Amino acid sequence: MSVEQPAYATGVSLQDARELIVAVAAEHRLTTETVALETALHRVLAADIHAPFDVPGFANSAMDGFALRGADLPQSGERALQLIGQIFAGGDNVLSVGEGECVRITTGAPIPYGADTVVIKENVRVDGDRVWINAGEKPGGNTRPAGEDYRAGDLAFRTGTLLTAAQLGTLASFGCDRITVTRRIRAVLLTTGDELAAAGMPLGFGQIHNSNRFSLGGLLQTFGVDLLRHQHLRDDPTLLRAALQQAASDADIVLSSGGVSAGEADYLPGLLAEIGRIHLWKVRIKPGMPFLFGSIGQALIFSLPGNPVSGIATFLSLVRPALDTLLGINKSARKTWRARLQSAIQKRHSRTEFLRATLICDENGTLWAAPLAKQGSGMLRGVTEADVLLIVPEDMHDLAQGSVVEFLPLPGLI
Ligand SMILES: Nc1nc2c(c(=O)[nH]1)N[C@H]1C(S)=C(S)[C@@H](COP(=O)(O)OP(=O)(O)OC[C@H]3O[C@@H](n4cnc5c(N)ncnc54)[C@H](O)[C@@H]3O)O[C@H]1N2
Ligand code: MOO
Repeated sequence: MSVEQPAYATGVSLQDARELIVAVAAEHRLTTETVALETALHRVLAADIHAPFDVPGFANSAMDGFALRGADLPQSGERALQLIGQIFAGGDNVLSVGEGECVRITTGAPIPYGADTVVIKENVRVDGDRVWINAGEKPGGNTRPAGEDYRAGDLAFRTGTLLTAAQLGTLASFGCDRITVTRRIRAVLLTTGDELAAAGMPLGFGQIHNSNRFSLGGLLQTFGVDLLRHQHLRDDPTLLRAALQQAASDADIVLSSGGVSAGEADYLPGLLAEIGRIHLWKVRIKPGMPFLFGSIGQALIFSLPGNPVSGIATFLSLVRPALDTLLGINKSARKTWRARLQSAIQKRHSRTEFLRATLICDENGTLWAAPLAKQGSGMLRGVTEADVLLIVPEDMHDLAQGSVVEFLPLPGLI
């Protein structure tokens, strides 16, 4: 008699779970759209961007002062140059500087013909139309050549770049007012559980407030996901089935919390198997072990364990890589972070553990991680007070003080 194997991965390592999730998400890459630059912050470029022209487009002054020929700078003592005019940033007067002459100039104004050097106004003495320059100035100083930032044709950004404020500025400097990006991920958040009351509602016996609605909804919003709606559901398989089906037809991803473990009212795995497909259930991590991943039609379903810290840890470690993949974010955009343990830790189990910790950078530039006392998966306080989740690998049990450990930054750290 053969023992039937489940048709999905189970009891896998964090690494294998991530790889599986990313592989499935890669089949669901989102389409693109063209948007106004004003709305492009934190969007993901869907095409390479090359500089359309030299930036800056013309040689200009880096300082307020006087433009002159470097050859006219005195080798010793001081020398008077003839002031023949002025050019301000945005001015359209075309000036030419000859031998022994100079032009008053402001920061950003085009360097006049013939000039190649700017001497700052603090370093000169102006006497009517004579400008006295001291020895010691650098020929070519205080100027910004055309193309010093980007040369026409330079590859400025690759497809998959997550656009930050500085990058939007660069795109604007190229004259781009519309850009092609991956469309936003649409999500529905479902929280489940008879014991939950909305914040603001009175609590009955055995009830707690629904905090995951805000911590998971907040994470979705932090990472730019378009949260279509949140719905809270009682532990009723009929209601859950209908809500899952509706959410899957409305959204690209469905995030649910609770009902994935071994309890009598944990309906999510059975329902997902019935109306969709389970790809993965249970990962060798703590907290978050009962994490469930599957799909219904085109939608990806992430069912996170109900414990508040488990939800946050599985979101950051397993859902976020899927979001990156759906959006086509460059792998290089995600850095690996490490710190040294401020105190020794011991781990008795063989799962990867996410430990809540604060970060301190000492005067030598060493980053230290101090694990917090409150590590229970139901204790939001630990994650609220932490900067990072330390990732303690499966096979490490005794870590001495000073050991180097990888971490996931919690939103708000950077
Ligand atoms: N016999 C077993 N029991 C449990 C196991 C197991 O393997 N065998 N796994 C434990 C682990 S680990 C976790 S994590 C939890 C996950 O359980 P569920 O995902 O089924 O979640 P629930 O039972 O619905 O809730 C767990 C816990 O979290 C609270 N919760 C749920 N939703 C919310 C919310 N929206 N806001 C705030 N708090 C919420 C809920 O009240 C429970 O206290 O199962 C263990 N049990
Ligand atoms: O996997 Mo659970 O999240 O340890 O409490």
